[in-house]
Amino acid sequence: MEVTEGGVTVEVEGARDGASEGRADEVFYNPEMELNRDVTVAVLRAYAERESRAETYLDAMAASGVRAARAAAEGYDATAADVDDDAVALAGRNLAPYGGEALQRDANALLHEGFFDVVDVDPYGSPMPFADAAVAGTRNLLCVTATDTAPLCGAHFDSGVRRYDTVPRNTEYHPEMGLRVLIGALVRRAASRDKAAVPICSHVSRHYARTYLELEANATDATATLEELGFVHHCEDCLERDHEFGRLPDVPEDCPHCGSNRVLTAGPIWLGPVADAGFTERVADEVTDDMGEAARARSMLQTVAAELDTPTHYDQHRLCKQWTRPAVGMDEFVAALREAGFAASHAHYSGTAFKSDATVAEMREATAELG
Ligand SMILES: C[S@@+](CC[C@H](N)C(=O)[O-])C[C@H]1O[C@@H](n2cnc3c(N)ncnc32)[C@H](O)[C@@H]1O
Repeated sequence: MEVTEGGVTVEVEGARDGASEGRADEVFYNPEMELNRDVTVAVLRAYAERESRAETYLDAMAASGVRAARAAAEGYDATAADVDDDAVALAGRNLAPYGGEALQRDANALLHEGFFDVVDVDPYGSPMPFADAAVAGTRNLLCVTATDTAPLCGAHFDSGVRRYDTVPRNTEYHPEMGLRVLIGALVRRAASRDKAAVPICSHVSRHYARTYLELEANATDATATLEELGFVHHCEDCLERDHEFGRLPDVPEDCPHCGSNRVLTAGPIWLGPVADAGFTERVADEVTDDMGEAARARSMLQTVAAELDTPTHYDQHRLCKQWTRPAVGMDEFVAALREAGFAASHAHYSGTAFKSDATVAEMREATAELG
């Protein structure tokens, strides 16, 4: 069957009501990822203005080639690579009207052979088996999706430790934990090759984390990115959390806020900004109405651009349950925090999540009159 995304028409297999990865003989196409691809196109448009030398684009795991075809339609010199021969044949047909080529290659081999300006790594599950090659073979912008959300956020602790070489913790701020575990691991992998990787746009959903890392081949800058890594200490009783930058954690024995001994430490994870606000606003401006998920993409990107950099978020419903008081509207809650003098913002991955520099005790007091 044919599908049209953002003005690009491609042939796909079995995309009736969800991902086609359920059938082993079908080339993967996931209509649920259209938002992810719409954002990719908007990022590619904004990035072409930021870095005029960026011309070549590789989807290193292309499947149907839809993402590469959309990049080609934007004027990028696009390559769709995949190990699967059916995928390569389909991607070749899909790319033909827009230019670009399809290659049957293993991503790790291809990326160790030469450079592409922009590289997309969009595997099943974790991108880490491809991270080293991706860092080696990317000149400017590395776009990465991870769908293994359980290991990333510490719900599958051992596989999270193995894959991401860190200690992920299963907290109520899953999306933030997962994204920061992913970015932290990629930044360290880039630094091992004397490359600085800086996230310029990122977003998370229940099913995946996605980040866009700008790479710079400079050992001093690479060391500087490592300064943005550190640890989060989380109290399971009073829900307070603290973070510290650095290479070794100063793990508190008891919670400094309530004295509980149920304190979890996560890290090293990325504690710096997950997006460049100005760039992300430009990405939001590049979303066009011919995109199937235009409204969601714009609204999500605007929220990302305005989001605080704090490495954890809170869920208002979870806090209100703890405080035995009814939850209120998020705008009202965030406004009350700001009126009390704290920084506060919405979070893009959940309607009940917010970010603030206030402690839990300060939030409780600042919002006591609501509801
Ligand atoms: C999630 S799909 C890619 C979806 C595609 N990027 C899109 O936007 O629709 C993952 C693809 O990775 C391919 N793949 C798995 N291992 C690979 C490898 N080592 N090198 C290249 N492709 C690989 C699979 O054949 C599959 O088509």
